[in-house]
Amino acid sequence: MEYQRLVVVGGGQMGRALLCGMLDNGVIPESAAQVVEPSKTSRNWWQENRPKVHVTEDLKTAIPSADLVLLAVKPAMISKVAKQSPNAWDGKLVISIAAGIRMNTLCDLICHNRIIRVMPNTPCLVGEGASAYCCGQSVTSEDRSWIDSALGSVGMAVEVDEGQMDAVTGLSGSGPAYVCLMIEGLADGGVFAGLPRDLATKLATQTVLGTAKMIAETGRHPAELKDAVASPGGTTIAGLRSLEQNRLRAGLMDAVIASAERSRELG
Ligand SMILES: NC(=O)C1=CN([C@@H]2O[C@H](COP(=O)(O)OP(=O)(O)OC[C@H]3O[C@@H](n4cnc5c(N)ncnc54)[C@H](O)[C@@H]3O)[C@@H](O)[C@H]2O)C=CC1
Ligand SMILES: O=C(O)[C@@H]1CCC=N1
Repeated sequence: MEYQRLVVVGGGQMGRALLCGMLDNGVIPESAAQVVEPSKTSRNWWQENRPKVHVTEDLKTAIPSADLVLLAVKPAMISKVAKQSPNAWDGKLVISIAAGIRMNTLCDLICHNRIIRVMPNTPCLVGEGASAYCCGQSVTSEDRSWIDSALGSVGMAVEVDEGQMDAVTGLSGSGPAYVCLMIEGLADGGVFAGLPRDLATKLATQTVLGTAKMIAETGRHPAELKDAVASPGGTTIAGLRSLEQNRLRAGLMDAVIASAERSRELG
């Protein structure tokens, strides 16, 4: 389906990652995109980086011109945004990326259920995102294919049941932060062992990138690939022992569960 105009409400981190990815991949032309953004700093970013995208502070005039609206504001702002422009949402596909905000709540706010809830993540910015989405009752098959290809243009996209959205948020939504911490920790270890900081960060980053690619491309189980690195009596098994003593895997599980619980609370 050819949508005429997309309005992104909230041109911050995720609004930028998603819209810029869609523009770069030809999902929509710049002339068909509009951003509603109250922050002057953020509006300046758009004007400097995407001068052809119309940027405004005025939600009330922007929404009527849209065929689809991407809500990319913080969860606490969703209700305010919806109420700021009552009756303006009729006939529009509304996409929300707000963590924890349920389909029922969104339906009550915008008074229809042609809504798609999406949980993307920051690697969308470099075309390597992991997004999950679930659809409200009035979402059409054309809406579904549009969101699938729009999210697919910035990484992988998968449709899930709404009941799985909190778990997705805990895992892939928040996950980039956990991986950044891991890369930071690996680099710190390298620095402690004598490497210069730049080199340690480069090696740590490439190790995570290469390992993720190897798992994705071979389809082999992470445990099998881990075993292939650890020689009997060698260096890796000494490192693995230390990670087990420090509960790395349990710590990662706890992080995902804590984030999923927080997402549940936000709803
Ligand atoms: N940051 C992340 O990794 C992820 C964030 N999300 C969700 O994305 C949403 C946005 O998060 P971020 O981009 O990280 O936040 P952000 O703070 O970078 O962007 C939010 C933007 O909304 C703007 N804004 C505030 N009030 C507004 C209003 N009334 N009308 C229009 N714009 C308004 C702010 O000025 C800001 O630029 C949140 O709901 C979050 O749960 C989802 C997945 C990942
Ligand atoms: O921390 C947050 O609330 C957002 C949602 C998922 C990732 N960042």
